[in-house]
Amino acid sequence: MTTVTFVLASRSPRRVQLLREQGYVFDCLPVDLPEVPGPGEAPLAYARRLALDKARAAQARSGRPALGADTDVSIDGRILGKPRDAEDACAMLLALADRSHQVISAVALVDGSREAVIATTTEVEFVSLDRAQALAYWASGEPADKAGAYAIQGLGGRYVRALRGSYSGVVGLPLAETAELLAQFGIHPGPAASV
Ligand SMILES: Cc1cn([C@H]2C[C@H](O)[C@@H](COP(=O)(O)OP(=O)(O)OP(=O)(O)O)O2)c(=O)[nH]c1=O
Repeated sequence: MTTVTFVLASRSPRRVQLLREQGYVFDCLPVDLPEVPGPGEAPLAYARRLALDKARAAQARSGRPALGADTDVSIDGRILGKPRDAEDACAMLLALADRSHQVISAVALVDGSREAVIATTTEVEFVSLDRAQALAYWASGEPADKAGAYAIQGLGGRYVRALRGSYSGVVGLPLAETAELLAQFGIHPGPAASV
């Protein structure tokens, strides 16, 4: 069987690692797009749009099948992307404290004129947190490039009391759904990792 390869339209080390661990063979082609929600744009529609725009841009530049993804935190219909600074991160973490929010991850695959997008929504419940804890967490450097200002796979894992949905989706790439999407386009892991 010939292995079809693709480009990953991402500079996220988490996405690269998750896909490599699954045995996929791909090249990275990060694209920089403005990540700003349109007026009244719902969190799910926003994540799907960005994933598709990232994949389209990488496909146009490479001429190869391209995978793009976007992860956002949503609380009360509000979209929390990456924090701008310490105050922004603190405000996000305090908004998440002691209640549940949703993490939306959208993944798009574009191959010529063929396009498909999937998305997962994962419910995450946080423990309570105070401002001093939020600021100390910010000082660790971990929240800076993470949607919602936390990383479930890192120090931020201690804030997660419960989760319902896709753990890998929270980290940035829902593995089961992404594998299904890639398979629809004839893309499978390398032979050594096909399980
Ligand atoms: C909630 C959460 C998010 N994140 C990360 C996943 C994404 O990398 C990031 C959200 O930003 P994204 O804009 O989705 O992705 P990115 O800018 O890191 O990478 P690219 O656009 O080049 O693909 O937050 C975690 O790593 N852990 C978490 O628990």
